[in-house]
Amino acid sequence: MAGDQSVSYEFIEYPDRDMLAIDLANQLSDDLEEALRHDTRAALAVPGGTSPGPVFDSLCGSDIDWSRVDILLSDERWLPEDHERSNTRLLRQRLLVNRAAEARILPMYAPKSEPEEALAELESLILPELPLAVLLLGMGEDMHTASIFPGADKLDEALSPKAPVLVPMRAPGAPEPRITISARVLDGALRKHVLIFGGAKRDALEKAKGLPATQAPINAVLNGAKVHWAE
Ligand SMILES: O=C(O)[C@H](O)[C@@H](O)[C@H](O)[C@H](O)COP(=O)(O)O
Repeated sequence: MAGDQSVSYEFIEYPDRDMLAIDLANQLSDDLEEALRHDTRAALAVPGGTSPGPVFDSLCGSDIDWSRVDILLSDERWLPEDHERSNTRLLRQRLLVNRAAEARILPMYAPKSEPEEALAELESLILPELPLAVLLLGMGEDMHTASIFPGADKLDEALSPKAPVLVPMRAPGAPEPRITISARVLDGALRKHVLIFGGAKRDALEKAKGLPATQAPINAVLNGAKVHWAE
C-alpha cells in the first residue's frame, strides 16, 4: 500500500481522559442516531484493549434505539469469552449494559481451537450488516490498529484492497492468535474515530506520517477519521 501522502484526519485534543470519554461517547451516540435516521439498522465496531472502557461506560447510557444497533469488535484475541484478556468480555461488561443491553452483538469469537475454524461462520453474520455505520479504533505504540500488526503473518492480506471481511492473524506483538476486520472494511466505515491516550501514542501517530501501511497499519484507516487524544 502506498505511503500516506493522501491521508488526512482531524486531531482533537482534550484536557483530560474523562472529558475525552464523555465527549467521544456523545459523538458516537450522535453518529449512531444519524445512521439510524437513514437505515433500519446501524453497525458499530469498537476496539478492545485498555483504552475504551470509560467511553463504553458513558455510551451505554445513551438514549438511542439500541435495538436497531449491531455491535462488534474491530478485532478479538482467540481466547474463551471469560478470559481476562477477552475483548468480548470487556464488551459484555462495559458496553452491552444499561440501555445498550438492547443492542445485538455480532460475535468475533467461537469456541474452536483456531480462528480459521470459525472464520466463515463469523463472517456470514457480519457481511449483511456492512458497511460499518460507525467505527471506533484503538492504536498501539507500534502503529498497529485492530489486530493489523506490523510484522504479522497475514499483514498483506489484511491490507489488501481485495481483503475478505475477517483475517486471522498471528504476530510477534500479540501473545495469542487474533481475528481482525480487514483494513478495507474498517476504512469503508461511514464515520471513523480513533482513540489514543498518552505522549507515546501521539508520537507514534506523528511517526506514522509518510510510512507505508505495512510499517504503520494505522495509515490504512486514518483518512477522514477523527483522532481523539488526551495525555
Ligand atoms: O485487542 C486489542 O488489543 C485491540 O483492539 C487493539 O487494536 C487495541 O486497540 C490497541 O492495541 C490499543 O490497546 P490499548 O488501548 O490497550 O493501548
